[in-house]
Amino acid sequence: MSKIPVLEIFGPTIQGEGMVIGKKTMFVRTAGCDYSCSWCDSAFTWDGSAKEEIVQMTAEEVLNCLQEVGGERFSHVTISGGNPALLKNLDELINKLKENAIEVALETQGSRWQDWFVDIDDLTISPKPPSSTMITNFDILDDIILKLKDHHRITSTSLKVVIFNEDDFQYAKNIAKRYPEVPLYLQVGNRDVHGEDRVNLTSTLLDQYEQLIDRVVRDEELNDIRVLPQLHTLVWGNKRGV
Ligand SMILES: C[S@@+](CC[C@H](N)C(=O)[O-])C[C@H]1O[C@@H](n2cnc3c(N)ncnc32)[C@H](O)[C@@H]1O
Ligand SMILES: Nc1nc2[nH]cc(C(=O)O)c2c(=O)[nH]1
Ligand code: SF4
Ligand SMILES: [Mg+2]
Repeated sequence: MSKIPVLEIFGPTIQGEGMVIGKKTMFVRTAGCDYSCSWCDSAFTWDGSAKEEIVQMTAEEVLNCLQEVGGERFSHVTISGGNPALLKNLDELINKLKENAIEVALETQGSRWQDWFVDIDDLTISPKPPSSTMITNFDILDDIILKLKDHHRITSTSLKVVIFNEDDFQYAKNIAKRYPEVPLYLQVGNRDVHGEDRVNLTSTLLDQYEQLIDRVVRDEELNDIRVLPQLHTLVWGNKRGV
């Protein structure tokens, strides 16, 4: 059996972002990313700071750990990272979860395709706007969306763009125009991913949420759109493992 580099297994908690926000779920966080976003809130998955915490696990070991941690209290697992789409062998875990009647969500940035994308129940693709300092390869992203369309998977897919500034907003508008058939979520960017004052952070994020809503409300092109905060950050601040 092949191994998966795992950094965190936690929950049950609620999905704090995007298309299934509020849903009770467990999380599996894989190590490694092909990006290095300037504002990444999970930089420990790729910057080496948590490399001693990475555990190489088989799919069966991940399932056992999920059951140890979550007991009978879950029927949904979200795989995030890092970029879990770097892992070709993740199909073994996805299949094992499905055999156990567990729904699977996955978070990725749309820089790599994997054939197992078509088996994901809630696939979130989060292309990165200019503030991240990453450059989107639109040939790859077009190809991913086309493949999902060809496999009739658009109803299980969403796009999510994190917004920090006006350039990011214009980037999101371009995404909306380019992929009109895919539901688009705008998410408030957290500028202070290391801050420990939850009350202060919450108040700042709610102000930014209001500003983002105002910006969307004023726009005449972005009408079919959803605007969300990171719910888990409002509730628990920058705490890990929630
Ligand atoms: C940590 S990433 C892991 C999955 C994948 N690498 C990706 O970026 O989509 C999970 C989600 O958190 C978002 N995110 C990361 N840092 C953030 C921040 N500072 N504020 C708001 N959202 C953030 C990402 O855009 C992505 O949608
Ligand atoms: N509750 C909760 N919701 C989340 N949605 C996306 C997350 C992520 O880091 O990928 C995340 C996370 O870390 N916690
Ligand atoms: S792609 Fe995701 S995990 Fe990778 S650096 Fe960007 S936000 Fe972080
Ligand atoms: Mg997160």
